[in-house]
Amino acid sequence: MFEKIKHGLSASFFHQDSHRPVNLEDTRGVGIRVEQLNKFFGPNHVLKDIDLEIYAGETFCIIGPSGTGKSVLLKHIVKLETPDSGEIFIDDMPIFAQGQGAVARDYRYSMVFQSSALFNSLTVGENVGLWLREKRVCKEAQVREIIKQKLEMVGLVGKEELRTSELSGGMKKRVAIARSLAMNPDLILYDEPTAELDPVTTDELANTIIKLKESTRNTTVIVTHDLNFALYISDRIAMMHGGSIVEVGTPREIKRSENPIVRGFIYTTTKGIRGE
Ligand SMILES: Nc1ncnc2c1ncn2[C@@H]1O[C@H](COP(=O)(O)OP(=O)(O)OP(=O)(O)O)[C@@H](O)[C@H]1O
Repeated sequence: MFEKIKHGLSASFFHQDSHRPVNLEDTRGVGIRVEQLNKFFGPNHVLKDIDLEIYAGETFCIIGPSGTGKSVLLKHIVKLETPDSGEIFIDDMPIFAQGQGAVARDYRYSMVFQSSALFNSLTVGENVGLWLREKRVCKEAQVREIIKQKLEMVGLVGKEELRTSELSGGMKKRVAIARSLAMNPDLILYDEPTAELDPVTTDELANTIIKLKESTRNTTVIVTHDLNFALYISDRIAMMHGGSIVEVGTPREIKRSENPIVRGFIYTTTKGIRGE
């Protein structure tokens, strides 16, 4: 059963395109450039001429109201969706180009899904060690050491043997993050990490992500409609509205933006408390 779960299913949250041996020590942040990206679902024009640059090593949030295309954009970055036109470059290499110019990309990325997407039949430790065991990246003793270390990084020391069904929502999110960290990703993506979390757990999660950035060099991209969370943890923020990027800036610049759409979003999400 464990073998069945391990194979195939984990590909959606871990990825390495190249078939070179994995060197877990060798991590870096990757730069992402989105150029003129368009996506239609039938008549629904969901992404409209998206141009965006995310710098290597930064924590970048994509904010905006529900249904504006944030998750669809994130899915393009990890190739879970294909654009109708446009391209995404990671470290200047196109990720959708086919044929002669296509090169195997040598970077690792992982995604933390809104639902956490843990395997309930496995323990916390087995969830965290899934990719390492599937790829046979290192010996079992080292896998156990990495599991311990990653759980420590997210504040779950000694929880290896717990069943994921025994965990609270906030703990599940932490396990999902530890699982993503197990591969030492160059790029880590979060889809609505604070959804379903109470304010205290949200705050803890924000501090965990900030702390992780002190010990990793990766690029972090987060989709959220939680403005305060984004302002707290981001180096820069992009605001999406109606399938377009309407503003990009540092938290300070976003708070001071004169753009009426940004101001409206700040006003509604802070119930009228002005962002100074
Ligand atoms: N696979 C799909 N097929 C058809 N339409 C889709 C698909 N995925 C997303 N959409 C549509 O694309 C639009 C943008 O969805 P998306 O999930 O990106 O919104 P979002 O900004 O992330 O909002 P939320 O925070 O509510 O998830 C929505 O109208 C949605 O219904």
